[in-house]
Amino acid sequence: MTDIQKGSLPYSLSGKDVLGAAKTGSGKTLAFLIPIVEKLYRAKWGPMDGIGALIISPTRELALQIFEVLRKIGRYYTFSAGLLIGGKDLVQEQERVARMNILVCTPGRLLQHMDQTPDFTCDNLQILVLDEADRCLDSGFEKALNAIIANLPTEGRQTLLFSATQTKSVKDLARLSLTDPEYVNVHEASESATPKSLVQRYAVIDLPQKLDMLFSFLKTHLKAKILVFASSCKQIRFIFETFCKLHPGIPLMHMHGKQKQPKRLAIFETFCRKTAICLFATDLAARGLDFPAVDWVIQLDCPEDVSTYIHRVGRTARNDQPGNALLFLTPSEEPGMLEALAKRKVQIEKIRVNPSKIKSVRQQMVMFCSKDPEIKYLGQKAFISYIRSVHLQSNKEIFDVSKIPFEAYAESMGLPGAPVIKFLKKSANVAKNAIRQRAKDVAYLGLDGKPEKEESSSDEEDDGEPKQVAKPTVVTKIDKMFNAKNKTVLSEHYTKLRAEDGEGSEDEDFFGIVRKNHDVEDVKTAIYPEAAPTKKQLQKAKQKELASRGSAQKVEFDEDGNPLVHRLETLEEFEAKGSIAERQAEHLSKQALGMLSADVEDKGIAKAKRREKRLLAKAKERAALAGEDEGEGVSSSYV
Ligand SMILES: Nc1ncnc2c1ncn2[C@@H]1O[C@H](COP(=O)(O)OP(=O)(O)OP(=O)(O)O)[C@@H](O)[C@H]1O
Repeated sequence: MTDIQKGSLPYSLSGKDVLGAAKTGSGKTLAFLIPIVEKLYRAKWGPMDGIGALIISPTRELALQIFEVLRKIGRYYTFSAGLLIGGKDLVQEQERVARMNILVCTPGRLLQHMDQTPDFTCDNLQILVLDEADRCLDSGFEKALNAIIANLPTEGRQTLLFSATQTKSVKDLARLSLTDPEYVNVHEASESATPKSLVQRYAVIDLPQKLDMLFSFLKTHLKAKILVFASSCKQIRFIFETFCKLHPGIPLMHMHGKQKQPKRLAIFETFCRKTAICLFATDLAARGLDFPAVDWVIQLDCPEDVSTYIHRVGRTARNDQPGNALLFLTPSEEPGMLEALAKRKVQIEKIRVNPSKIKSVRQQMVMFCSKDPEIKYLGQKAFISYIRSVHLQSNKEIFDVSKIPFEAYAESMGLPGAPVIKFLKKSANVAKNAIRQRAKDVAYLGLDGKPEKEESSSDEEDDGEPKQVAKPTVVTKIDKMFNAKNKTVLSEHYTKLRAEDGEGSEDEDFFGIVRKNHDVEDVKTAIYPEAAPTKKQLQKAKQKELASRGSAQKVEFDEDGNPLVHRLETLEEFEAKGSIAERQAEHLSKQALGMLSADVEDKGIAKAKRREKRLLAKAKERAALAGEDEGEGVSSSYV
């Protein structure tokens, strides 16, 4: 028996309410399943007694996993058990659910049955279990859980709450009407909140380098079983789609809440079976899932809190097996996150990333986005969802949107510039409007009774700044597009890429600093000659050099191999045609317009494809409805 089983079973088997806490992968599932089957067995529970035990889990995958363990241990009992999770046929479940003795369910689906299944009742309930109790009780499930609890008897019911990050909140416990519960925390005195066999490290890395770093990591761990967490479904999809195209040399899968249930389950099962594979997942896979032999848990994005960190890394090093965890932190996240981890006794070591080992995937990302509008669209969505996830985090000491290098991050994803973030604009507008309103109030009070004219709200919406002149102007869609920030994005983007390729300023800075540190004197003489030439002198020297090159020629060959010589313009001839600055600006705006129309075209294609997909899905749905009599079986079985 594991520590939590030894510690909690004496209480739970004697009918007491238990709050069980133990590290991830320490056998909590059996700690609540054993008392269930024992209690019902002792009570000689039969088919006519109805639902005797309810096990509530926050995710479908975890519910399925618990159900499978229940099936294994319940082989010698005669109870009936059912799995109630979303994504299955409700009607078929309704026919059988009233005959079940033990139900493993997600809160939403259970509530649906409580509301919609006429003969569904839990009046005889003996044991209620909340696995991942803190998650079940948090704000995400608050309404559903309150409604469920309202449908359960309080008298004679035993309640068991289990989690690696247990709640002790009096409010939560009061909601569940626990009676004098036993708090069993077997690892409370332990030096670390995570398993001993888990090696935890973190690397500080700028946001735009994360994908390069992840790709380089995968390339060097081709034989490992890896689980990568990111903060949103869209990010997971974008990373999965682009990394598949990059062919890192390890099988890739992805799992998130927007996938259909059968697909999610198939992925879950495949990931369990394989030994060398990488699964990109949202926090859907963070809690409770017992994937066997995961070698690495990578947290690409900082977890929202330490509990999430503990559950994510808990997918490896389970049941005393070895495991590794690597957390990517941006420089602004580092201090706050480290402090929070230290407070919760999480021991983590900093590692330095060797820049020479990082392979850049930026060029490929640009190529994927420019060739495939769907990838670009997905990238833009992923970008926005990442910014939103940071924006919505409550811990502002760790998560600060203003520290995000928007353009550089978008570039790293291959996007032609950072997409416009409406919600940031909105909240900035709210703040600005508040300031403006206050200023207006003050001005109003200070003036001699003349009421000020209201600013039009459409102006505020436009760019968040008050308009200087109230002159009515007609702004066409083309004007708006032309004024949009993205209009020069691609040219900016390529300019930057070119700068990196050539005498890149990054390299110069990098080497400059290193040399300065080693030998300041040398650097001074090398970089700054005694009298630096003036701008005029430099211009003259450049003109002289160009003149000395003579007129340039370009040679091409026709089909018979005869040379065709084209003479290129000299600088004077070129300048004679008009101001270089003006012509440059003209060229740039032409390019920008070209990009804009390409972008509009891309969007049109993406929209058409989405529509086509929707229609296809609808057609499939209709076809499925037509032949429904072959529908899926209810996920229930007799144990
Ligand atoms: N008594 C036991 N002896 C040997 N192995 C056990 C025992 N109890 C549980 N295990 C194994 O330990 C592994 C982890 O168990 P389980 O999934 O219950 O952990 P957990 O504490 O619920 O983890 P988490 O906090 O991540 O949900 C499982 O593979 C399970 O089969």
